[in-house]
Amino acid sequence: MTALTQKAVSKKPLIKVAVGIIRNEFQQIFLTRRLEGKDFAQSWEFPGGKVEANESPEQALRRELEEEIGIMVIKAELYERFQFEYPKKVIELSFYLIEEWLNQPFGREGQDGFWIEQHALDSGQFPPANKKIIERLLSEKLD
Ligand SMILES: Nc1nc2c([nH]c(=O)n2[C@H]2C[C@H](O)[C@@H](COP(=O)(O)OP(=O)(O)OP(=O)(O)O)O2)c(=O)[nH]1
Ligand SMILES: [Mg+2]
Repeated sequence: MTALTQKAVSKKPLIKVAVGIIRNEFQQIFLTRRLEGKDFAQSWEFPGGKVEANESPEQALRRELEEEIGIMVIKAELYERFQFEYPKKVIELSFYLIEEWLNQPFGREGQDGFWIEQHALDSGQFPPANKKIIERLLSEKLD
């Protein structure tokens, strides 16, 4: 790689994002649909958002899930963390598995929210960064 390309790559901002894989006792996962006007509008997403300065990913997760879907997380377990390079930014995604929470999740910001069977997840509906995690969830042997 030339020095010039190297420089261009390293100049992309790194954005930390924390999201929740919220799973109920029926092995269904709660997803939301990204609103019009956002990047990846209309695509499915795990609820969550950007980690703010002076916040840990887990603190961001708790704040975002309260703001976006009205739940209070009781227990969150880090499921996977990786970086993914988009054309203009690199995101570091922390995925947390959440099986204990308070309140019924709903799209509190006007976005659609729905439960889907874990085995029916479709990576084509998510932003490209989610491919690996959807494959992992699909390959899990469920009880
Ligand atoms: N929430 C969420 N964001 C994702 C997923 N996959 C993925 O590539 N992203 C990207 C989209 C965004 O570029 C970035 C940040 O997510 P976000 O738009 O939810 O951030 P936020 O809630 O803080 O929203 P905002 O204040 O910027 O509007 O992460 C995912 O499964 N869930
Ligand atoms: Mg968000």
